[in-house]
Amino acid sequence: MSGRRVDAKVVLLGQEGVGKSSLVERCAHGRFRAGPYQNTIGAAFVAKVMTVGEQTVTLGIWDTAGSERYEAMSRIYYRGARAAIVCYDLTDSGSFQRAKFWVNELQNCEEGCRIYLCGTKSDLLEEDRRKRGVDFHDVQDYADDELFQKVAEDYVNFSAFQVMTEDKGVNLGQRNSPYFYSCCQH
Ligand SMILES: Nc1nc2c(ncn2[C@@H]2O[C@H](COP(=O)(O)OP(=O)(O)OP(=O)(O)O)[C@@H](O)[C@H]2O)c(=O)[nH]1
Repeated sequence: MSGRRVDAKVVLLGQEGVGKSSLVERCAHGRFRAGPYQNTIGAAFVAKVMTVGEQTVTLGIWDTAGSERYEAMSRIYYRGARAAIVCYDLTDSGSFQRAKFWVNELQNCEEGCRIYLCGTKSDLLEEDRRKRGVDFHDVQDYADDELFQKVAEDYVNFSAFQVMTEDKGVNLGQRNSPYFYSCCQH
């Protein structure tokens, strides 16, 4: 059976420096480029073809700038998004507050956009657990979703985008699916 091609807009949101561009880089090019931090200006776009069951889906991924200076611009990029990956740095509690801000925005303005919470920089916790700035249970309570537990066990090799496309709840062919919260650690 031949796959049906569906395009879906996905947006990444979160405080500056949490690792959104790195996440996209990993997803699109399979690499992590350590090096000097270069903040995103405005937004960057990447198209990523993924297989979802028998379908081939082209995700149009908008990687927004996390700096508050670009906040108004980020709103333009989440318009009509089928899914949003809201990132926070597991070592930075302020970034989780910022993630909540974006979740709130999406809930109020983008009905039908499925929301994924993604904790980043888990490798830093592996080095030293005292670096954890965001309590696991706080996030779990906030997200209130069983997927978190499952994903958290495999956070090293886990791809947020893969989980998103495998999630039956995100309807990549149709608008207006209900809200959804899940989380992962990256
Ligand atoms: N240790 C560690 N560092 C990371 C990880 N992801 C990103 N970084 C580093 O964090 C810094 C910021 O990463 P970016 O991906 O540019 O962050 P961003 O969220 O896109 O930032 P803005 O474009 O300003 O919104 C860079 O120096 C990355 O190398 C990670 O998983 N682990």
